[in-house]
Amino acid sequence: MTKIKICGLYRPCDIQFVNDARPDWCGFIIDFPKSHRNVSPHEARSLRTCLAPGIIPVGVFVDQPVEQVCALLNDGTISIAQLHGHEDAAYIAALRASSPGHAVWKAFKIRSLDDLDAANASSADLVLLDNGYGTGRTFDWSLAGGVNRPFLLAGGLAPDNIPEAVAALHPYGVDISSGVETGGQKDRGKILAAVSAARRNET
Ligand SMILES: O=C(O)c1ccccc1N[C@@H]1O[C@H](COP(=O)(O)O)[C@@H](O)[C@H]1O
Repeated sequence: MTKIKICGLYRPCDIQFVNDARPDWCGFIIDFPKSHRNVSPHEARSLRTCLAPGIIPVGVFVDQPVEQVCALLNDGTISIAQLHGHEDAAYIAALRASSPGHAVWKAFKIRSLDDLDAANASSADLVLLDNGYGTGRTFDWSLAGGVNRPFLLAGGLAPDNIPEAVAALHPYGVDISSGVETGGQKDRGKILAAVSAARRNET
């Protein structure tokens, strides 16, 4: 069964959209002002309280201090930390020590087989193979043939290419942001279509 994460929620209506579509996870881009999806920890906490039971909140971070990520894990704002920066094995170990019981995901920009080797060797609980930071573009999926562990596929996914991606790469889950937006804002119809497309491939 292919799991699905809808990422980059920042408006109260985005929460309503995922409550209607019921993905497995939803994501908040926390304290990364370069993103138009950026939310503060306070905003993430407030949005998270309206989330339907069963949708697991994920915090997406780029090189944030361990203490800040731990605080959000430990106060229940998020259940999982997804790391998109230069966080290394020591960072992940520190996060685990301060927030036991919470999964840590690490994203890798896949531009070469070396990037894939790094993903295979990561100490994270789950790795995410991506093209960048919410770029809306796919990477060269042929590079993912050498992945030797469960992974989330991200980067440029949308309702219409999820079936092809799942059939070709058999990811543990898919992670989508730009592909369920219209004009930079989450689109309820596209979110419903993406969740349905991922689950259509259930085996
Ligand atoms: O979405 C962002 O703005 C973002 C910012 C910083 C780190 C990660 C970000 N997004 C992640 O990008 C992938 C896929 O995005 P897309 O579907 O290609 O738009 C997803 O993991 C998001 O969490």
